[in-house]
Amino acid sequence: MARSNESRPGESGPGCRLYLVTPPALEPARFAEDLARALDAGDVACVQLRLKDADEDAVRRACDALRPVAQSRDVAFLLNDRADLAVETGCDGAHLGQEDGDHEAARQLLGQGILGITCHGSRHLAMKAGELGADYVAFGAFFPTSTKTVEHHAEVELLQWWGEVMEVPAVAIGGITAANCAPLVRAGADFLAVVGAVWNHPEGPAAGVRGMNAAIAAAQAEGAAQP
Ligand SMILES: Cc1ncc(COP(=O)(O)OP(=O)(O)O)c(N)n1
Ligand SMILES: Cc1nc(C(=O)O)sc1CCOP(=O)(O)O
Ligand SMILES: [Mg+2]
Repeated sequence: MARSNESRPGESGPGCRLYLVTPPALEPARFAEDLARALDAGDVACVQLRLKDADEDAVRRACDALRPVAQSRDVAFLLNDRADLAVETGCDGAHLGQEDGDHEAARQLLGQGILGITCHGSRHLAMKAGELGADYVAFGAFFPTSTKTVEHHAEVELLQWWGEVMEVPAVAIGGITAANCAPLVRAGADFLAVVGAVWNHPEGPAAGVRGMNAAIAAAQAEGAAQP
């Protein structure tokens, strides 16, 4: 179950937490049940609705079906690509890429809402995002992914550097699984964003959440035990 006294993206908090991005296509009523099971299986800080091929009406319907599932569990619900629609539909915020419009205008539009910005593997983009008031910066892709064709890659050292110089939380994304996430956690990622590791888990999304939570906890325990 999501724990309400812990961090959401944009807040600093204890250790690293899981951030779920939805599958690229979904049927809202059916997926609402999968989402509820996933969120009830363990600790999740945030859900991002990411439907790249859906029209605006379909995105609105998906928001209406899924937002309450997350928010009723005190899990932040963000919309991908559209700050305006995020505000209109009652989302907690938006995640924007480098091609997703004017970030400063989005910051104004969202007010106190959460703004996350993709920064690929770039220190420069991340500094710019931090300066304009992003609540988190997202780095990736760290590993090969079959969810999306990626043009940019990020190195683990970037997370370490970011954590040493900046307060703004860092989200790591791209091909992250329970088996490969330990170095990202130890390097200081505040959140791990995943699609396949949860929604394509062979034993179902609940097992995916449990597996990611266990891997994060093990990496943190290992890090704490280092002299
Ligand atoms: C948490 C998180 N990080 C990165 C992305 C990628 O955003 P973007 O570069 O805009 O690409 P699309 O998601 O729009 O294909 C993300 N969505 N979430
Ligand atoms: C949506 C997205 N953005 C990325 C980036 O690198 O910016 S990688 C990615 C897909 C993440 O899915 P999975 O966990 O299945 O690899
Ligand atoms: Mg985008």
